[in-house]
Amino acid sequence: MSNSKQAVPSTLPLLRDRIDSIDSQIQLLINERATCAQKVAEVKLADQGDDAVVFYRPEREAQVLRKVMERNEGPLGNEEMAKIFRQVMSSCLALEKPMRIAFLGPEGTFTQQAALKHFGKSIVSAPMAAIDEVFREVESGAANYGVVPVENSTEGVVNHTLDSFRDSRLKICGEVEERIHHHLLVSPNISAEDVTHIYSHQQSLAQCRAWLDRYWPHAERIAVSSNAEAARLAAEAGRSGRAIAAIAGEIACELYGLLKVSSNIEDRPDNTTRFLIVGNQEVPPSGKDKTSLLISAKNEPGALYRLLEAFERHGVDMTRLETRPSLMSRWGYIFYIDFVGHYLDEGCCAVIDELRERASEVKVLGSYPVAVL
Ligand SMILES: C=C(O[C@@H]1C=C(C(=O)O)C=C[C@H]1O)C(=O)O
Repeated sequence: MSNSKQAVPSTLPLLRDRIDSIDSQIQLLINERATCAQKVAEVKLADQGDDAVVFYRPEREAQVLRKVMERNEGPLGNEEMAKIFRQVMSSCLALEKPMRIAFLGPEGTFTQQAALKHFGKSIVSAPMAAIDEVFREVESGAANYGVVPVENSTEGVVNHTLDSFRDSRLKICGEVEERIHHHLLVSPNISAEDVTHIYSHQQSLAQCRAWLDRYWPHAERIAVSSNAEAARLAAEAGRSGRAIAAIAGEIACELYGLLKVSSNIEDRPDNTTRFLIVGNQEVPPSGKDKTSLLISAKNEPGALYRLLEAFERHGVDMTRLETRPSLMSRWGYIFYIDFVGHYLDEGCCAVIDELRERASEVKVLGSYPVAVL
């Protein structure tokens, strides 16, 4: 084993020898870890049987990453170290069973970026044209899990995602937050000075409005179906010598071989989107969880108050309340509520039992680990 107490060599050759020695130890340990993961897969199969086996365990992965961050002593930062272990776990899980993950596409979207952040890069990611198609792909078993956007810190909730839970039996198995960094991108053989049109999704054009007004006031802004589509169009135009630019993220930049003219051009530096992981499994407690509910309130005075009062009385911290039309009656509404804790926790269980008495419908959409990365 490497002895970190040894005197650190001072010459480049000796330092590289030390790095080679450490790398060989790391490689042995990673393969030892992977062998353990393969044994875990055998135990899971023996315990659960071929048809019911669940290899991916969100609660355990969250616990592993939290431990990594808690014991980290640097110089690498906690998040950087967790990302390394994220990929190690992704590779180990792929040895147990390769995961097919459906996401809101096309290739290159922030949702794909979020899927790779949450599951690591050893997955098969499948782009879907719409959010309801992601749900259907998972419900049919064609994908193991799905990743969909649920809210953005600038634009608010994604209604299509909330509405998809009305009739779906899928459970929320996790969440991931992605800082949304927009970049101005052009094809490598295009000069930025020649750009006359800038393409992007309407939301992204809105999130970069002040920057565009200041630095690119004369460029015409063209809204397209997604940032990834904008990047594809910019790459395609570049091949025919047409000077258009795209506003898109890192993954689209890499995917379509574009160059960054300007980075992080979003007007709000804290611009963040939260994504949900949906699947066919209920997730056991991880020690730091949240729960999402869909509730239909009775159409009577004080109904919503009585629902919310139960949280306060049981000391359960409600973190989100969204309203959507129920579609059952003209002015009927359903409520989406997030709260801190797992539905199996004593206080949370008591609240849910009371809600079931006070509401016309209570659907537990899932309890899942609070986002780690
Ligand atoms: C090894 C396991 O299987 C998977 C891989 C994990 C890992 O590499 O740490 C953790 C959880 C599972 O998604 C396990 O369930 O412990």
